[in-house]
Amino acid sequence: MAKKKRTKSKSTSSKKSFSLKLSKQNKIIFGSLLIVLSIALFFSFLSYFFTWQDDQSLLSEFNDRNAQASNLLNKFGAAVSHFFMFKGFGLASFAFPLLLAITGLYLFLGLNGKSLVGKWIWGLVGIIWVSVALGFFAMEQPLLGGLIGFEMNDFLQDYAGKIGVFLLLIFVLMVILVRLFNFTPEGFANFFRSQQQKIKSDFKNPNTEAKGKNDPEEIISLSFDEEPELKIDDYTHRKDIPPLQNEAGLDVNLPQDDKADIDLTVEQVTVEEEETDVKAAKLVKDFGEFDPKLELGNYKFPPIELLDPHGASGGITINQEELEENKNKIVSTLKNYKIGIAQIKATIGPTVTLYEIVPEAGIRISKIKNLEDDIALSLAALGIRIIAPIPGKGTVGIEVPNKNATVVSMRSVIASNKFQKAEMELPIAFGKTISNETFVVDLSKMPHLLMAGATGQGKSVGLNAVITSILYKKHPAEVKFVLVDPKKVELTLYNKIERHFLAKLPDSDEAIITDNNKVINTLNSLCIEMDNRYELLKTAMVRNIKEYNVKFKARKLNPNDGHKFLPYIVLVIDEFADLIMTAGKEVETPIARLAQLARAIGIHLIIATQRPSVNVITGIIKANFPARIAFRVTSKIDSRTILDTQGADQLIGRGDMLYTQGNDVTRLQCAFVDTPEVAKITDYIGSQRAYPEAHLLPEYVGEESGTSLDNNISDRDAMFREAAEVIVTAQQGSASLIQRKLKLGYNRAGRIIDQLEAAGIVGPFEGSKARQVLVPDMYALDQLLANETK
Ligand SMILES: Nc1ncnc2c1ncn2[C@@H]1O[C@H](COP(=O)(O)OP(=O)(O)OP(=O)(O)O)[C@@H](O)[C@H]1O
Repeated sequence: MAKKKRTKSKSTSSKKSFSLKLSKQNKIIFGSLLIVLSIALFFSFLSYFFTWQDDQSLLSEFNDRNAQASNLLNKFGAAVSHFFMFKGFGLASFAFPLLLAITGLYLFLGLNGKSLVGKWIWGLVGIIWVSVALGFFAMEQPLLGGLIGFEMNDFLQDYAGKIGVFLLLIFVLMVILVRLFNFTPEGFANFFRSQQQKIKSDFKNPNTEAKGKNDPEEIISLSFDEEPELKIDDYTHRKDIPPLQNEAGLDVNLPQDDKADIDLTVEQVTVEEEETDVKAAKLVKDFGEFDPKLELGNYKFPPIELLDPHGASGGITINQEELEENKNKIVSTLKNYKIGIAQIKATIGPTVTLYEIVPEAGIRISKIKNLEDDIALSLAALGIRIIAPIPGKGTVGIEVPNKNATVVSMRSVIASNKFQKAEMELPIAFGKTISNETFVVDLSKMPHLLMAGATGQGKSVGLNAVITSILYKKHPAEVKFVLVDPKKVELTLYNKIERHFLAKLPDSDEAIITDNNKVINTLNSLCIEMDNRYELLKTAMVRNIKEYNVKFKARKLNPNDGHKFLPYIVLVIDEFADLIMTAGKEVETPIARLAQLARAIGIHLIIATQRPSVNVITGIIKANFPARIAFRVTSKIDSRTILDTQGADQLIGRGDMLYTQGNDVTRLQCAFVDTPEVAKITDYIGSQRAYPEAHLLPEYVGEESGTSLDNNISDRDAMFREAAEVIVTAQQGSASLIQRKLKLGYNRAGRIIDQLEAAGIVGPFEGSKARQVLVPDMYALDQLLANETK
C-alpha cells in the first residue's frame, strides 16, 4: 500500500513538471512534430536493418551533398539509425519512435499527460532490458543489442558470468511484470483456470467448437458482436474510455458458466471484483480521474464584478448616539419594572443591534420575557425581539432595529472568505448574522428548505440569493435546477442558463415550469429519477451520491452498466401555496416522498410561499423540511406555522429573516441581489458554450395515458414475454425495471406495462409505487400465457 502511494505521488509530481504550460496551439504543433519525427525514425530504423553495411562508410561524409545513402531517409536516416541502433540499443531502439508517437498523440489531442512520464520510464527500462538480453548475441549479430547492450552485457558478465546476467535479467523481467502488468500468481492461476473452463465448455458445446479452436481472441471478438454498442459517456462524450468488463476473457465467458456451476460463479465474482479495482486503477492511471466538467472544460464562473456593492463599501456605520440612546431607554424601561441590570453589551448587525443584558442576581428571566410588549412600547420601535435567555449564554437579548439599516450586498457575502473557502456540496450564502458574520450553510445538509413570509418581505430576493450562491460556486456539470414559477415572472431570467443549469421533462419546450399541471408530471418524474438513482447507488454499493460520484470519478463504475456522473438536482418552487390550492394531494404526495427520501441521492427541495397557513404548510411538509426560513409575517400564528415559535411577526421586513435548522433560531439579514444583477449573471453564463440541451429528467407517463386496457394478443410488444418474465422473477411491477433490464425506452416500457396490466400480470397504477405483481412465479406465468392462446 505504502509503495503504491509513493508511486502515485511520484507520478503526480512528475505530472506537474510535464505540463510545461504550453498553449493549445503549441501543443498541437509540438505534438505533430513528435509524430512526424517518430514516423521518420521508424522508417529509418527499419531500412537501416537492410542497408546499414552499405551506409556505414558514408557516415563520415554527412556534409557532402553528393554522397547518397541507401537508407529510406538518406543520410539523416543512416546517421540517426547508426546512433540509436548501432551505437545505442539495437533492436530495442524501435521503442523510441513508439514512445515519441505516444507523446506526440497526447499533446496533439490535448490529453492528460499524467501517465506519460511512467510510460517513458518503463519504456527506457524495457529498452535497456531488451538490449542487454540481446547483447548475448552481439558476436553473431551486432545490430540486435547495439553497442550499449553489448557493453552492458559484457560488463555484467565480467562480474557475474553468463548465468548471473541471465538470472539478473529474469529478476528484472519479474519486476517489470509485477509492477507494470500487476502480475500475481493468483491471476496467473486464474488465467489458466479460465482457459481450462473455456476448453471444457467448448467441448460441451460443439457449435462453438469450430470457432473456439482458433484463439481466445476470436471468442472475445465474437462476444463483442453480441454486446450492445459502446455507449458514449453522457457528459464527456468520450469514447476512449475502455469498458471495464469487455477487456478480459474472464468476463466474456461468465454467462456460459453461470448456470452450469454455482461454485464457479462465486469464484468468478471475487476475481471480477478484484479485477474491476485493478482495471479502475489502470484506467485512472492512463486517463486520469473522470472529470465531469470536461465537456464544458472552458466554462468560466461568473466574476464577482457582475454583482453590485449596493453602496455599502464594507462594514456598518456605527452611530454612537443611537447606541447610547437605546441603551439608556432599555435600562430605564427595565428599571420601571424593577429589573436591575448588572451588565449590558451591544453587538451591531446590519439591520439590528443586539443588546445583551446580564440581569442582576435574583431577577427571574420569565419576568423579562413577560414584559416583552411593554419594553417594545417603551423603545417605540418596530421589530424588537426579545430572546430570553440567549441559548447557551445565560443572558437576555434585546434586538433593536438600526435607524439606518445597511444593505448586505450579495457581492460582499460571495466575496467573503467564508463562502469562498466553503468546502460544501451546495454552499449557500444567505447573508449576515446579527454580529455581522457571513452566514453560509450547505443545502445538501439541510436537506430541504422551506421559505415563507408575507408578500414584499424579501422572499424572491432570498430565492435569488440561494440560486446565485450556487451559480457562483458550482460548475454546470455538478448541479441542475428544476424551477417552478407559477407567478411566471420571478424566475424567467434563468431561462438564459437553460442549457447550462436547468433540467426539464423530455417533451417540454420551456425549462421553467409555469403550468401547475406540468408540475405534477415533473414531480413524478423526479420521483422516478430518485428511484433510478437509488438503484444505481445500490448496484454501486454506496450509501449516498457523494460516495457514488467519488467512485464514478475513480472509474470504478462502468458507464456501460448505466452508471453516470450524477449532478445534484435542486427543485425550486416559488409559490407553493398556489400549487397546493390547485393540485392538492397530487403534489403533496410526490413532494413528501421526495422530501423523505431524496436527500441521499442529491435531490434537494426549496419551496417558498407567501401564505404560511396550515393547509399549505401541512404536517407532512413540515415534518420533512427541518430547515426553514421566515421572512416577516403578519401574525404570531403564521410565525408558529413556519418556525414552531413566534418571532417572525416582529421582523422588520426587507430581507430581515429568521433561520432555523432544528432548534436554534438565527436572525439574519438576507443578502440583497437585484434583478439586473441576476440578469448580468445569467447573461454571462448563457453566453458561454452550453450542453446541447437542458438536462433531461426521466419521462413520466401520466395516469391518463395508461388507461386504455386493450388485451389484444396480436398487438403486443415483441418483448412482452421477456418483460413478463422480468417482472415475475423480480416480483416488482415497475416500468423502470423493464427499461433497465431489457434496455428499452421509457415509453415502450410504459406501453408494455399497460399490456401486462391488461393481461392480468400486474395490478393497476399505484402512483409512484411499483405495481403489484399478480402472477406468483414462472410456472403460473407459463400457464396464464398458454391459456390465452387456446
Ligand atoms: N435582503 C434585502 N435587502 C434589502 N432590501 C430587500 C431585501 N430583500 C427584499 N428587499 C426589498 O424588498 C422588496 C421586495 O422584495 P421581494 O420582491 O423579494 O419580496 P417578495 O417577498 O418576493 O414579494 P412577493 O411575494 O410579492 O413576490 C425588494 O424590491 C427590495 O426593495
